[in-house]
Amino acid sequence: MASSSAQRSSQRSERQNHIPHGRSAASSLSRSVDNGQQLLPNNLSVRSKLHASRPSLPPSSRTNCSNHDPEPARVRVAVRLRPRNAEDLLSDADFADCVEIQPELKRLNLKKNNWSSEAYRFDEVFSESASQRRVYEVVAKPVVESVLSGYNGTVMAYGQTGTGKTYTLGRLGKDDASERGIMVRAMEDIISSTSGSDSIEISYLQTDFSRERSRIDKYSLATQLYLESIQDLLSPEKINIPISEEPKTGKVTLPGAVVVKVQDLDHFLQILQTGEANRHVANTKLNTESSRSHAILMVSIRRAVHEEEKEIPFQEKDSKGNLSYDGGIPIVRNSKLLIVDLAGSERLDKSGSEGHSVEEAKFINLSLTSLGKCINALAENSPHIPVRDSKLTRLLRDSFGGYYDASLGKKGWPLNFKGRRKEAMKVVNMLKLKEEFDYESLCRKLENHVDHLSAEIDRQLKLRDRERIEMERSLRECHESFDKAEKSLVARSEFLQKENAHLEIELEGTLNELNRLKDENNFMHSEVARLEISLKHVTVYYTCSFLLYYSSTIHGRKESDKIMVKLQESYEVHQKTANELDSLKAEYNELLTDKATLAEELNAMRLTLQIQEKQRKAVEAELVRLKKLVPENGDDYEDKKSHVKENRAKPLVLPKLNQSRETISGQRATIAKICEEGKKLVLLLSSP
Ligand SMILES: Nc1ncnc2c1ncn2[C@@H]1O[C@H](COP(=O)(O)OP(=O)(O)OP(=O)(O)O)[C@@H](O)[C@H]1O
Repeated sequence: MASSSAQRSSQRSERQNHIPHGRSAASSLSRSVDNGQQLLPNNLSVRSKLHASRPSLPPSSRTNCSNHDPEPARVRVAVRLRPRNAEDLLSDADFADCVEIQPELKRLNLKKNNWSSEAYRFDEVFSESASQRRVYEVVAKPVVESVLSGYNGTVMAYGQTGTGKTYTLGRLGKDDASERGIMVRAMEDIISSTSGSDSIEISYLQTDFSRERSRIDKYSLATQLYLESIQDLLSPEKINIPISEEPKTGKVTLPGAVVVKVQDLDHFLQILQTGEANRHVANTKLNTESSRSHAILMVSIRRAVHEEEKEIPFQEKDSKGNLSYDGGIPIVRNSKLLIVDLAGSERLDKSGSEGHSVEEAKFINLSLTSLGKCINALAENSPHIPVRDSKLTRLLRDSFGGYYDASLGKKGWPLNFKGRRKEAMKVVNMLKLKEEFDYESLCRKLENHVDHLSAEIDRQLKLRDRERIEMERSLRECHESFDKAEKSLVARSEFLQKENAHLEIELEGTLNELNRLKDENNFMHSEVARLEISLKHVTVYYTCSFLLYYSSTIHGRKESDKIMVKLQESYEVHQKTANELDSLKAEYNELLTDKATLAEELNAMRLTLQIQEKQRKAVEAELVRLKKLVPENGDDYEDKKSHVKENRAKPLVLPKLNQSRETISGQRATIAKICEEGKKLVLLLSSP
């Protein structure tokens, strides 16, 4: 592969050195000796090729291939000498007697006699040892490359019968790949250089000179030329296939011919084999092994132009005349490769000896002459190219380059190969790039794009619907959770209100109880004060009584007993009062215990209230958070919140217990004092 590309580049540079503005060549060689006998015929191949450095196309030309600037390309000519075959060996024919080739000088010398010869230069000279691969790479590969680049190209083999035209072009090489001819190798390269989206179509045809033979005598020569018919080698029953030319583009097509889309190389080999077999059958019918027709393999390539292949981006002028870029429209290149295996160019006397009818040989030669005339006209830069003189030249019309007025050359086209070689080498074809918009593919691309966009819109709509449903669902959930939170808050608030009312009631009860205890305390105080006064009175009374008793001891014991009874009664009263005082004390202590219990309960209640307050605040905070999520229905909550706050703000009134405590201890001291006094009094009274 590396060597092949290196070879290609060396070929390119060589071409550029030879022909600065274009590259194409024709090769032709027939061999004759002075006595007029054709001894060792060689072949001819003619091909056209674009220049490696193509000029940029004008923007407007992209819309119509006929507007392309054509490129100059010279016809290149190569000659190949075949090895001697068994027949040659049998007749002891030796090429060296009449021809000497100098491949390194690209020169061939035709020996006129022992001492004089004529030298001819070719674009390439192949010796008998040249391989099929080398012949392909030098002669045909550049043409195939240019065809793949979008230009039409032709490879023709010209020579007498048996010179190896078919061997060079059409050899299948099924058993030995190294023997593959130009057709197979070209297709190999085309297939490997195209992708699945490109299309390769082939037609295989031959120009048949035999069918109208009976009419040859009846018509003039010119009319006879028109009788040359085109037969389809892939469908031999199709004869007289018309040639159609598009007036605008000059594109030549054969609407009636079978066109096969090539899938792979094996498929192509099958097609070629079928074609070759049909050609052989046609020849056998004419009782000859040699080809009496031009075989034409027409390969049409439709290839999408990739971005990197575009020499300039597609440009259009806007309203202000500025160039704007639009890379959206796909461009395809339509190109055509013609590989033509020309009929044997033998002379009449020779052909007659080989079984050809004189008329048929004439006819074949006239067809070749017609081809020669066209090349001649191209070489002479003639305004008129006589392509209509034969079907072959009509078929080749769009492969002559399409610009008939741009050829160079001076001489005519004699029937012998010398002049043809010279003229062919002077022919400069103006090649046109067959590039056009692929509107079908653009349409398909746009349809695909529309489909894609529609699918994307559907997808987006579905996505939006899903998002909307999801949002509605989450909003619903939010509302539900808000309602739930609101309800639970209201319930909680109601519960707290009730609890508050209950606690208020309990608080009121406790306060009442405290007030009652206070009253009782006050009552106890007044009772103690009263008892103290009464005790004082009793004390005074007993003192007086004692004094009286003491005074009356003298007066009587009876009186003393009375006093004793009274004293006893007083003592009992005192005892009773003391008992009452004790029970009051016990009651007071109970009250104190109750008070402490109530205070504890009160504290517990406060604690509960604080906890509930905290919970309520947490609920409020949750409510505020939920309200932020769902801003509606906030007022209701605020009202409830303020109401709870108001209720909660009422201060608790606690009794002043310290004061009572002091009073009670004072009372205790007083009672103890009274008891002390009472005991002293009793001891005093009971003492003798
Ligand atoms: N380069 C070559 N090496 C080996 N054999 C060759 C070569 N060229 C031609 N031959 C042999 O010469 C014989 C004639 O070749 P071929 O049939 O290709 O000639 P042709 O010019 O096509 O003849 P025709 O015009 O009658 O069809 C064949 O047997 C072929 O194998």
